[in-house]
Formats: sequence, C-alpha cells, structure tokens
Amino acid sequence: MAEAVETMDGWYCLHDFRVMDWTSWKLASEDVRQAAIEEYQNWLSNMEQVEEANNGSQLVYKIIGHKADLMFMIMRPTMDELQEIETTFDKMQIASFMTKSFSYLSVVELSKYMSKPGVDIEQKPEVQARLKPILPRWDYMCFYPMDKRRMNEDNWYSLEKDARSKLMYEHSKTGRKYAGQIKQIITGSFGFDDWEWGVTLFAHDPLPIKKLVYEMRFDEVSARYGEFGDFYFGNKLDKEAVSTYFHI
Ligand code: VOV
Repeated sequence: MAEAVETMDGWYCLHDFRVMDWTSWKLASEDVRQAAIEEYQNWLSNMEQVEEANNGSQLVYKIIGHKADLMFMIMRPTMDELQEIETTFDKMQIASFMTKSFSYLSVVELSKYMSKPGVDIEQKPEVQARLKPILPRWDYMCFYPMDKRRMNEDNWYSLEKDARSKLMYEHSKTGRKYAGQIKQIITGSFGFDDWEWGVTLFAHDPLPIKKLVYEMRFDEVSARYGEFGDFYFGNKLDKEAVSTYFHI
C-alpha cells in the first residue's frame, strides 16, 4: 500500500455561485432595490471587519458566461461560520433575486511533499500565512475542481510517495515560472465535496491563466493523473462597484 502524504490544513472555504434573476430585479420597485443593495453592502462591511481582525477573508467575482453571475469565495476558521454566513446571506433581500447554481466546500491545504523529513514546517509564519490567506485583490479569478485519476495503470493513489513527490516537484517548477503573474490557492475537499481539490487562480491579466493551465497539462501529474470539473472565470466585484453593478 502506498503511503499517504501528510497535509496541513487551514481555513475552511466556500465557493458559492449565484445566478441573478435580472427580470425580477427590474420589476422590483426602486425602493426595494435600494434597500436590498444597502443591506448587501452592510453585510459586506461586516465581513470586511472580520477580515481586518484576521479571522477570515472573502472576495466576490462577476462570473463571465452562463454558469453563474456571481461567485462568493469565503474563508473562515470553522465550517460552522461558513454555514452561518450562507444562511445569513440566503435570508437577505438580494438573495431572493438570485438562484444557487453551484457551490464547493473545502479547506485550504498544503501537502508535505516538499518538506524535509523531521522538520515541522507547519508553525512557520510563511506557512501559516498560506494556510490562513488574506485573499489577493487581483482582478481575475479562475476556479475549477479536480481529481487525481484512479484508472487501471494510472492510479495516483497506488503510486509510491517518492514517485508522487517527484511529479509534484515537476508540477511546482512549472507553477513557479508564473510567479508574480498568478497566485494559486489549493483547497482539499476529500469528504467535503464531489471532487478532491478546488483550484483557485488569481491574476492581473486573464491570459497567463490560460498559458499556465495549458502548460501544466503537459506535466505528467496533470497529463496522466488529472481529471477536471467545470471551469469558472470572473472579474472582481468590489464593494465600491456594487451600486453600478446592480443599477438598472
Ligand atoms: C501558480 C502556480 C502553481 C504553483 C507554484 C504550484 C505549486 C504547488 C506545490 C509546490 C504543491 C505541493 C505542495 C503543496 O503546496 O501542497 C502543489 C500542490 C498541488 N497543486 Fe499546484 N501549483 C500551481 C498551480 C496549480 C494548478 C494550476 C493546479 C491545477 C492542475 C492543472 O493541471 O490544471 C494545481 C493543482 C495542485 C494540486 C491539486 C495540489 C495538491 C496535490 C496533492 O496530491 O497533494 N496547482 N502545487
């Protein structure tokens, strides 16, 4: 039996996708729309305070295409907080103009493939900062879930740890070429959701995301073992731009 790699786990994470019912929104009175926007902005302000206190982080993206209109990426120290945030949001006026199209539940995960035996890197400040990240305010975001294949000869989970480490090292070399252009957050979802990992990529420009994902397809770990779900791509929706976004 192959040995599992140890993981370090940080904040819990919910990717929550909503579709806006623009027809009902247009039919609502100006007063109802205004009240819904204000309630939503207050909610965002409360969430920002949590982030300022370093107790979580969140971002909202406008998704391009028909899979969703908005994506909320919310990170908190506990799963309970995520559940509470989701319920609070569902009870708000603005949510009655939205339907839920997809969600993804996971926890920030770093594996110990790259760490030296006998060295506990988990308490290092830079590792803690990656496990409990304040999300980058970068303009573009790409999210997709993925699995490692378990099929005939190509079974990631029966590969020896050393072989997996080598493949992950090659993977990291490709990733590092995009330093400064792309930030990645890998969240693990074994037992929490339908896929094994969530991949969230942030960039200042959309194109490096395409180039990185394409280049990685040729790394053995992706070419042989990668299975991918739906891709979501969006641009950031700041609190200051909320009124413009919802304006009719
Ligand atoms: C910005 C680029 C970038 C960089 C630098 C990078 C580096 C690294 C390192 C160093 C490590 C291992 C240690 C750790 O940190 O866990 C990982 C780990 C992982 N990655 Fe990665 N990855 C990137 C980017 C990156 C992308 C684009 C993808 C999607 C793959 C694709 O083909 O679409 C991905 C996936 C993963 C996954 C699923 C894991 C966990 C696998 C497991 O079996 O445990 N990743 N990754």
